[in-house]
Amino acid sequence: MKIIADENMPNAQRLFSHFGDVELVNGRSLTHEQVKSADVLLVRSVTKVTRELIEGSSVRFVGSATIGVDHIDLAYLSEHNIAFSSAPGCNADAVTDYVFSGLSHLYMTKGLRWLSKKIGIIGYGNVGKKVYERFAQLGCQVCVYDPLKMGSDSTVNFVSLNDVLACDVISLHAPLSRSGAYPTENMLAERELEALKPGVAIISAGRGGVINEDALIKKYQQLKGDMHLVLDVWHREPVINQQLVAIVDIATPHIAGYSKQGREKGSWMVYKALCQYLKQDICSERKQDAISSGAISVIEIKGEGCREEVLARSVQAIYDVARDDVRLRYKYREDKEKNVFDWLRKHYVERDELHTCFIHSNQADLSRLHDAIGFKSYNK
Ligand SMILES: NC(=O)c1ccc[n+]([C@@H]2O[C@H](COP(=O)([O-])OP(=O)(O)OC[C@H]3O[C@@H](n4cnc5c(N)ncnc54)[C@H](O)[C@@H]3O)[C@@H](O)[C@H]2O)c1
Ligand SMILES: O=C(O)[C@H](O)[C@H](O)COP(=O)(O)O
Repeated sequence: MKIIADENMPNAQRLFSHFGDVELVNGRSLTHEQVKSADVLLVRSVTKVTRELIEGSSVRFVGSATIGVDHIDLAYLSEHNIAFSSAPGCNADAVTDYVFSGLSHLYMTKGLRWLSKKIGIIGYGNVGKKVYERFAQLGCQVCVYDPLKMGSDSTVNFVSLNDVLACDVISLHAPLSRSGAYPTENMLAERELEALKPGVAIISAGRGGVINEDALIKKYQQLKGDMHLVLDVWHREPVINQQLVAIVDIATPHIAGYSKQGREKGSWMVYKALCQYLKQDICSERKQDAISSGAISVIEIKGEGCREEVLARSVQAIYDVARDDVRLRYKYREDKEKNVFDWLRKHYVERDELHTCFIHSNQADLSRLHDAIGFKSYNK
């Protein structure tokens, strides 16, 4: 069996080589020629799995080690009886950590007291739900817009899009879609952004095409820069709008989901799906090696300062989103000719998820706060 796998898929050789020959490839530039003799194709979000790529090939199974599936022509795969599996929720913790690291940065640099703000979320799927729950457990006033889930759970504060757009902090977690009753492409354009108020913080870690970048720049200018922006995803990746980069607080190269554990979980979920497709037993011993523990196991915390500061210190000890922003700005300045965006993603400096670390404190309220934001904690 021939397996083509994206070179950025962690553990690909280790997990898949007993099925057959694994060839690692650059997913962004993958061609039909490379794919045509493969039986199994394992991709990430940068490979457009279209008719052009796989028609006439021997591919019978496509796996994507990602949450998003907007790069896959699902209708084509199903019409041609090609099995497909993605990795729903694999990096939901990573993206949620990214959101709180972004807010921690806004507190540490600009004093944003986000815990007392009104929080609005767009999309209540695997990511949006986690983000919502962490805010709710932190005691924040939080609401969510998801027209497809509206009313599905009476304990959740579902609201209209306008209500979310009137919030102080807005976190975007909708998929990119071009059809259906509620397509998201360009869903936040000039008219919708009108509703934003001065001082709003926007965190965009879903897909780039959901927010109209020109309209966002215009709104920023209208508000005379009184806006906080944390952007991980961009309209024309891997090319990014440098005018936008120049005005945002945090610019990162689509790495919100790039925790070590999140990327490993993606590979593991696709491995399990392929075992199922091939009717082979899942080798659960492999899982122990497949998902790493964190590099820092315990943080001892005294808890001086306001709650945002206490949280920022511990969140940033595990993941400070500013490091990815600094790296991006530095690389774009130094290497203008190269594909900096993909280089940064390929050479990503590993980070762990918050839950891999215990918080040790002698104050019960600090433990609760840290549990709520995603750590594990225990009292002395
Ligand atoms: N930046 C990253 O690294 C990164 C990592 C993971 C996921 N993502 C993106 O985030 C998206 C969300 O992830 P997820 O795991 O929560 O996906 P999911 O499929 O579990 O949930 C998506 C949710 O969005 C809702 N939705 C659909 N159309 C909507 C609309 N018009 N308005 C509001 N909500 C709408 C759906 O009903 C669903 O509840 C993914 O599709 C992916 O594109 C980005
Ligand atoms: O949809 C996802 O899971 C994320 O966007 C994913 O982390 C993107 O990473 P990529 O597949 O491009 O390496």
